[in-house]
Amino acid sequence: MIELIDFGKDYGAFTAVECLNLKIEAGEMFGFIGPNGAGKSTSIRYLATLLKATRGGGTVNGYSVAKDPMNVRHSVGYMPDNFGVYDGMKVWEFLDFFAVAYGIPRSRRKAVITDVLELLDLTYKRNDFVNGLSRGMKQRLCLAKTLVHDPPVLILDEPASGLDPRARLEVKALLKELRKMGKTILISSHILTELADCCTSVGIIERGQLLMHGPIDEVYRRIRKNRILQIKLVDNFDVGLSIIRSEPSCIDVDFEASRNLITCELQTDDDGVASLLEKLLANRVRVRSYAEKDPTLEDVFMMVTKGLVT
Ligand SMILES: Nc1ncnc2c1ncn2[C@@H]1O[C@H](COP(=O)(O)OP(=O)(O)OP(=O)(O)O)[C@@H](O)[C@H]1O
Repeated sequence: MIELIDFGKDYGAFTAVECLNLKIEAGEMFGFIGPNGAGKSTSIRYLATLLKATRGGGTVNGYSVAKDPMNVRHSVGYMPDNFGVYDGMKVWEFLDFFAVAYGIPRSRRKAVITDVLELLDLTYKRNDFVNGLSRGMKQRLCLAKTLVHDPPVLILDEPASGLDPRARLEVKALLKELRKMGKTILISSHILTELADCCTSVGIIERGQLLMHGPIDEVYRRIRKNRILQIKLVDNFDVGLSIIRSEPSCIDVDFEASRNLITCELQTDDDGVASLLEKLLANRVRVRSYAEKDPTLEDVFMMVTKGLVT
């Protein structure tokens, strides 16, 4: 549904995106993850037909972004990272404006607006001025406007940024709903945990290069050789820490004195994890709890960008 082939973008002498290859199948929710300045918005703006590629290109819904931009625009609902609303416009007028722009006939516009307002839980704000809406409501309104022409693809640039935790959960629930409706969704974020439980696949981008890309289960499988252990000791912390630090497979150790908690990252298998516990006990380090922490997307990102997983 979305494909980038050797896509690259330079701004003058600066290369924002080097050479990006990406394939997103129909019905997927793809999380485009990377720190500030990684090149997410640049790639997204290209797919939304707002930028020209310096190298390579791409397709959306089978249409070439460069050669067939009108069909791409009809296929895509695009939500930019910085969106504006027009002064003196009411909520329904804002949506009507976009419905007209997408060529939806007058006879259908009222029903379309009613439907998207309902879906986004904004019906009660129908006659309010957009400028008087809270940030969360404006964000929902912007998402509503991406849906007026019922596109099969949604490209959303940080749709939950700046929202409070409750509004974020609402956006997530809504995205899941849209996916159930059959939409293919590309969503960018630098807040990784935000995406963990709703994406089917992810791509991790840094400095214009895709470091990892694949179904979320596969990404987790690839990083399984990196184990994160959380160990609580009763006493003998110095001995415990030095045993852990001297493990050849140990990459990182952190000690939180207030909670007596050691968190360590090991590049090992089940045997290695078990033998570390044996070593601690054999050296009279009393262990209160010993648990493996499932990696979060945050951990995945750190491992990938540290070059520990490829
Ligand atoms: N119009 C432009 N002119 C010059 N440089 C630009 C332009 N747009 C983006 N850049 C640069 O390209 C790089 C990638 O920017 P981009 O906005 O694509 O990153 P991003 O991953 O979306 O970041 P963020 O999470 O902060 O939105 C950055 O170094 C940025 O400064």
